[in-house]
Amino acid sequence: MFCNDPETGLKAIIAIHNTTLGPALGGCRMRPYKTVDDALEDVLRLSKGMTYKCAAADVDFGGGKAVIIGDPLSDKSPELFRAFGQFVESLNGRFYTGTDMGTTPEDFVHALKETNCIVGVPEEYGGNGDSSVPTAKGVIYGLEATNKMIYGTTSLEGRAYAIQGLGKVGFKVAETLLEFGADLYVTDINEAAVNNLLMKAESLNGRVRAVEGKEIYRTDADVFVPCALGGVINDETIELLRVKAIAGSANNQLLETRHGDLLKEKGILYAPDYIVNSGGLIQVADELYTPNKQRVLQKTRAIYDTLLEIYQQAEKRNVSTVIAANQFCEDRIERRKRRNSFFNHAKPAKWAIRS
Ligand SMILES: NC(=O)C1=CN([C@@H]2O[C@H](COP(=O)(O)OP(=O)(O)OC[C@H]3O[C@@H](n4cnc5c(N)ncnc54)[C@H](O)[C@@H]3O)[C@@H](O)[C@H]2O)C=CC1
Ligand SMILES: O=C(O)CCC(=O)C(=O)O
Repeated sequence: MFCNDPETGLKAIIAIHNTTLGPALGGCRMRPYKTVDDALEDVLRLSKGMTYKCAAADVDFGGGKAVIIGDPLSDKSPELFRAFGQFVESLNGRFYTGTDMGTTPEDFVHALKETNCIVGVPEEYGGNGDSSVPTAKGVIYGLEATNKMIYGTTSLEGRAYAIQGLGKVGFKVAETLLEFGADLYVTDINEAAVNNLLMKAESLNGRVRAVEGKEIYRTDADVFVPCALGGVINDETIELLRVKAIAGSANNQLLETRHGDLLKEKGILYAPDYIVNSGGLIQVADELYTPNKQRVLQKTRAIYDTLLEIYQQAEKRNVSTVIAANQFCEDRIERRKRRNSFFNHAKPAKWAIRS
């Protein structure tokens, strides 16, 4: 759905990819896309990723996502987010949304005035709070599973991690890694974010080296942790990477599925993004029922087991971890499709979705 509101300057696209598992759920990204086609391509790819993420995390939602075309630093206003909320409301419960790159829980407090189909809102507004908190936790579980697979131990200490993007998720991941005694290489186009982390590192006695742009692909780190844009794993960067593994929060890290095979050939273990970064989804899905922090934590911890299972399946079948993960999710969706045609869900589930 293309959303245009000249009065507030809102230009947005909402994409619903698949609703086999339930109503579509996915965050809303704000970026100054150069063209509408760029925005369309991004939202379509992201919404497909959400279908797989929901299946992997075993939540009863389908894949959807939204993008707002605009600069998050200069184009935001309460009215713009209210207008966006009205478009979401017009979908009548088919699509639930919240934060992503470039948006914050506070932005969606405005949208919440127009629709109940908003998630990831602050606790004082009845939500579970910032979804980047469990996302970052999930990345840490993903890194532990990855280390277990490579080194036989979950320990994060004493290894080096190259983090791209120090935003809501990347910064929290960096802080936790420093607390665990890891070494970091970091980069962000936002200088303030890098400086904040350097200050944090000083207070924790941690070792952080800031690098610029493409240098992040060339470090001697053990693991590359992409926490900014998608498409960063491509022909050019695979040539540069010297890490043993890739595990981070960015959505759609691989430019194409075949890049999963290239990583396998090069001996780089790839943690499928939609498994590693599903902590936020788990929390916002939970928010739509009766929120329960213990349940969120438990399901986020399961990222460790799911990822190890995918690594093992990929090894057994001699396929890339992406192929193994996609198959795992497609099987789940297929199984549900068969049940859907049998039951028509005349009654809401016991833990009914917020109206
Ligand atoms: N927030 C969440 O809970 C979730 C986020 N993700 C994904 O994780 C990634 C990060 O999300 P957030 O931290 O929420 O976004 P954010 O907008 O808070 O942070 C992104 C950071 O990346 C930086 N950045 C942008 N382009 C860059 C580049 N070329 N090189 C280096 N840094 C660059 C930005 O300056 C910013 O500091 C995105 O791909 C998002 O889709 C996935 C699942 C959930
Ligand atoms: O984090 C959210 O608000 C929803 C989940 C999502 O959009 C994502 O995992 O990419």
